[in-house]
Amino acid sequence: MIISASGLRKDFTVNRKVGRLRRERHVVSAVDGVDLTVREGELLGYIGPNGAGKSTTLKMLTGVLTPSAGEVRVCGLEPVAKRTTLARRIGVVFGQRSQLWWDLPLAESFDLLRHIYQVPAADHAARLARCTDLLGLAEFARTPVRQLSLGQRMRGELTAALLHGPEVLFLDEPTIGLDVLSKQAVREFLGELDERGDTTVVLTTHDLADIEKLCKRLVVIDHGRVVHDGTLDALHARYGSRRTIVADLDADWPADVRLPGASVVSVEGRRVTLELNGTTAGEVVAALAKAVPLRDLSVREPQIEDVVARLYRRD
Ligand SMILES: Nc1ncnc2c1ncn2[C@@H]1O[C@H](COP(=O)(O)OP(=O)(O)OP(=O)(O)O)[C@@H](O)[C@H]1O
Repeated sequence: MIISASGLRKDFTVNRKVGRLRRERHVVSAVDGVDLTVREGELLGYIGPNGAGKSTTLKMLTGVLTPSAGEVRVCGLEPVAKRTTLARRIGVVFGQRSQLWWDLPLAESFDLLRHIYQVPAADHAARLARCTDLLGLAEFARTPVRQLSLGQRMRGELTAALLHGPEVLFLDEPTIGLDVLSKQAVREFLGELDERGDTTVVLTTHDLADIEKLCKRLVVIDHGRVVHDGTLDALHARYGSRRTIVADLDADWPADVRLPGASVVSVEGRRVTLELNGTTAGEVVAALAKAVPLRDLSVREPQIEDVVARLYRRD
């Protein structure tokens, strides 16, 4: 396992105002006993509502924050104690913090990083060429970083994080605030990185398309605890996401119809929405067609929006 954490905790002590003058010390358990293992080459989506503890976990995995308790190893190293050694083996993109030089063109930032990490010239050139190609960097490589759009800067940040050939890449909200095209470019790039399988990626995101397109495995955290670890399909199954059929009828819905394996979710005019309870769409459609004349019909797959909304509402 390239990442392993057990019983990982982080408590913050904060002073809260009580009444007008008094302050009380209060402990916030940002991460409350997380167990996590990530295999080499895996792309893991680490998701959860605001304040769930995602960034705090990432900070402990990258050696920025010292855990209050628990064991953690990344690339076999204890992140805080071996922070400098680990920095050569991981790449980090945290939305708020930049590793680029504000006044320098992107290309010069990349060159400086090559010297800092002492990357052999040929390796650097090959990695840079790949990122330039896949992330479309050429058109703004000579532009000072401060003049880049958020989407261009994020593409630069991703490149900067990968130029030293890290084994693990930590990404905290890499698509937040990006325009549609930049989001797509970043997503496709990460998809390609995942396919190559030589970099382990831990990705926190609130973007449902990121989750759906990229994350085969999802770890969901809430109130500092892991509440789900598995595939998106498993998440759908657990939260009872079902396929639905939306049918437009040529007659009013006869209220007494019983369809085995489906239940009526709503009837709006002559449009009826049915939820499938483990039966096939074919069986339900056949029964429906017998009961009432059909004009049009569509089958809707379980939507990630629904399951995540349900999960975040803690249904
Ligand atoms: N330095 C700090 N001092 C005190 N409390 C903190 C500190 N950092 C984080 N917290 C608290 O810890 C909890 C978890 O925060 P964290 O930033 O890890 O959540 P998150 O899942 O990354 O949220 P978001 O999706 O909003 O970025 C929150 O209640 C937050 O207020």
